[in-house]
Amino acid sequence: MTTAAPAARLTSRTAYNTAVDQALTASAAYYKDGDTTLDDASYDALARGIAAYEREHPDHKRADSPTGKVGGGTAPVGDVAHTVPMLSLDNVFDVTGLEKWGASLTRRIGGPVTGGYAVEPKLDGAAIAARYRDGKLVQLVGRGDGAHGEDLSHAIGTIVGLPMHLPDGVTVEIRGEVLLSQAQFEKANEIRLAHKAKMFSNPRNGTAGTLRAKDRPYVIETTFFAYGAVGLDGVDVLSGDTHEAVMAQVAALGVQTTSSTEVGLRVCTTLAEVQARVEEIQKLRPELPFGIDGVVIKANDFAEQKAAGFATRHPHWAIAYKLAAVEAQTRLVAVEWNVGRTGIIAPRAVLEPVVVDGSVVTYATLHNPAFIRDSGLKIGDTVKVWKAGDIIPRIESPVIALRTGTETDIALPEACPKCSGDIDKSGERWECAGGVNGSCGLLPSLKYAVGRDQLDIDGLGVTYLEALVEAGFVNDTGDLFFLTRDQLVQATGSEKRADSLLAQFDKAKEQPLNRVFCSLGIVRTGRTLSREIARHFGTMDKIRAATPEALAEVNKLPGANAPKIAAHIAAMGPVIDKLVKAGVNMVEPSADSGDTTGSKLLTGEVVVVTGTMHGPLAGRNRNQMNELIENAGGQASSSVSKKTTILVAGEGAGSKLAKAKELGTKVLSEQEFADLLADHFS
Ligand SMILES: NC(=O)c1ccc[n+]([C@@H]2O[C@H](COP(=O)([O-])OP(=O)(O)OC[C@H]3O[C@@H](n4cnc5c(N)ncnc54)[C@H](O)[C@@H]3O)[C@@H](O)[C@H]2O)c1
Ligand SMILES: [Zn+2]
Repeated sequence: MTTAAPAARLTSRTAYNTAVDQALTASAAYYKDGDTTLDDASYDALARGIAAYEREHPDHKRADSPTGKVGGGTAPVGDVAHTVPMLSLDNVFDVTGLEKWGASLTRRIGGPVTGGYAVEPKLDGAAIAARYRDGKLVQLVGRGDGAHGEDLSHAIGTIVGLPMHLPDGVTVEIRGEVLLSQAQFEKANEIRLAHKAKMFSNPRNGTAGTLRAKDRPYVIETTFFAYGAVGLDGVDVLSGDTHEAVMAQVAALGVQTTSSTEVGLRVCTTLAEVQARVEEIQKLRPELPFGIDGVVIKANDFAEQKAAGFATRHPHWAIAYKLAAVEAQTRLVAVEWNVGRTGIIAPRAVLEPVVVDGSVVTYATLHNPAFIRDSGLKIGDTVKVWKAGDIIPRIESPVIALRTGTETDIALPEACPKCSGDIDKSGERWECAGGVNGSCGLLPSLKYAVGRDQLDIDGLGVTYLEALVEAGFVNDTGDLFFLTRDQLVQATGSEKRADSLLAQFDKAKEQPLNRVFCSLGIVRTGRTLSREIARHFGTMDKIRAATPEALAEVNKLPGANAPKIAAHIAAMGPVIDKLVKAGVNMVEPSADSGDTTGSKLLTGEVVVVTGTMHGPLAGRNRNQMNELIENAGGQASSSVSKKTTILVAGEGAGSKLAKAKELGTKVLSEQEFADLLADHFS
């Protein structure tokens, strides 16, 4: 199945002492926040070397040696006493190890195992004890040193699978693993990215940090699976003579167990069956929505468990059958920068090939420039790589201790690697800012341009756009208006569709300036700001002539963004020229310019629209309604406040209508509003 890395060979007392120091440092970091310098295989090899040395030289054994201790004696220990010790598990790595364990078990219980072996996944997270008193979840306790653990009760309410209440007011302690599922891990990193917090390098590390964190400004959800239960306060509600029976009761109480998954508890009669089940679980592993690092095998019968007994660090009646590590160490050879379809410029690590989780890994994601900066990664570094299932391989952290001094800094790109245009570096993810050639992210920009709130070209979906781009017919939005019928037939495969699109393009030429401008996808502008800009300047010529200072005067436009916007408008010159040549409208009908009489119907009104539009306004989405309001001189807003002067209530109006009534705001039905604005739409 997997082979254990050979034990580190320690040939002197000095080597032994160094090894113990290394193991203690790594282990302390591992349990604190997962940020250790060793991968698990290296740690285990070191630990085995230490144990071997101590067997040969018992008198050299240090009191702080990690051998024989839960969590190597380094896990954070709190002051909550465990009712029954929470122990580690001894490991085997192959069928030979399994059989050896089976033989020792038989010896200890004085005969063959008759109650069978319970086989469960070894969940890769952190162990906790969840205490329920009178049916209420009152305390969470970490494993600690096995005898005492940290109080982790602050995490109550953030763990899926661990209900706040149990039926019938039972008092019981449920034990199990807290972990981040693959989806929770991705979500957690999105949240961390948004909060400028360091990304978790893998789900297990994320779990340790998350459980212990107390005052984060955000909540990260985790998952719990129970794998045991014990009595509490002298009460023992669990009846049954086997692990299987108790787990069935735990599940019946509403606590999540692995029985809800494909790899849930299975009782096997023979070790051969156990081995077959281990292989089955190994096969299922890549598709599981959470990480496992092995399979746990337990004597199912409690009487047999009792007869087998405990060592200081682990029970004799259970064993962890380790699966191949999903983490490995290798070297960072180079960093490539790729421009994705959406214009995002993402760094990718080129690695010395290494086998992780059964496949060769040569590339890993480096997420974004901030990750590179925060991790302090250099070319030539030894790095830990993590991969599980279908997840893109990730670089965890550089192993600083293995630096030789020849490592070099990673150069960040100055210009877009694809079009040499500017890079928008304002976000965590860098983006191609378009540049004069603007070919990066062409498809998404076309898709945006033809969207309902921009040029509104119905029926021109991504598939056809892709075909048009692929055929070389379209290189920017302007080209759309010069497409011939033949080209459209070729790209869409239908004469009817081609004709309908030609009609759509003609219609789009009549769109007001605000939509035409919006279709350019200028950085830092969206629908609302496009309307403001169009209204402020009135014509495309005036927009193009506007200095950053002039742009900064536009309502709602943050002054700091003005230079970027001006630069991007200038860069889009060739596209705008094409649109002009095609006869696309470049004037805003409702522009402010020159019109200072303020004679428009909604001048001075702050209007909120809620519910769905029917009657004459049917089918208009919120953006289109806002457009209408602004064209009539009003100000569109999304929430009802004291400033609101009119609420337009469509079908299904709810809380906003209630609030408006409460504030005494004027409420108009859709029909009334339509009548009022009769001149403003056709
Ligand atoms: N990389 C490092 O620096 C470093 C340092 C220390 C330890 N480690 C790793 O940690 C491991 C040993 O640590 P450990 O004692 O925390 O864990 P362990 O491997 O001894 O396993 C015991 C734990 O397994 C968990 N578990 C998951 N599923 C279970 C199930 N179905 N039934 C019972 N228990 C289940 C429980 O949390 C339990 O506490 C080693 O594999 C080692 O590689 C790594
Ligand atoms: Zn580019």
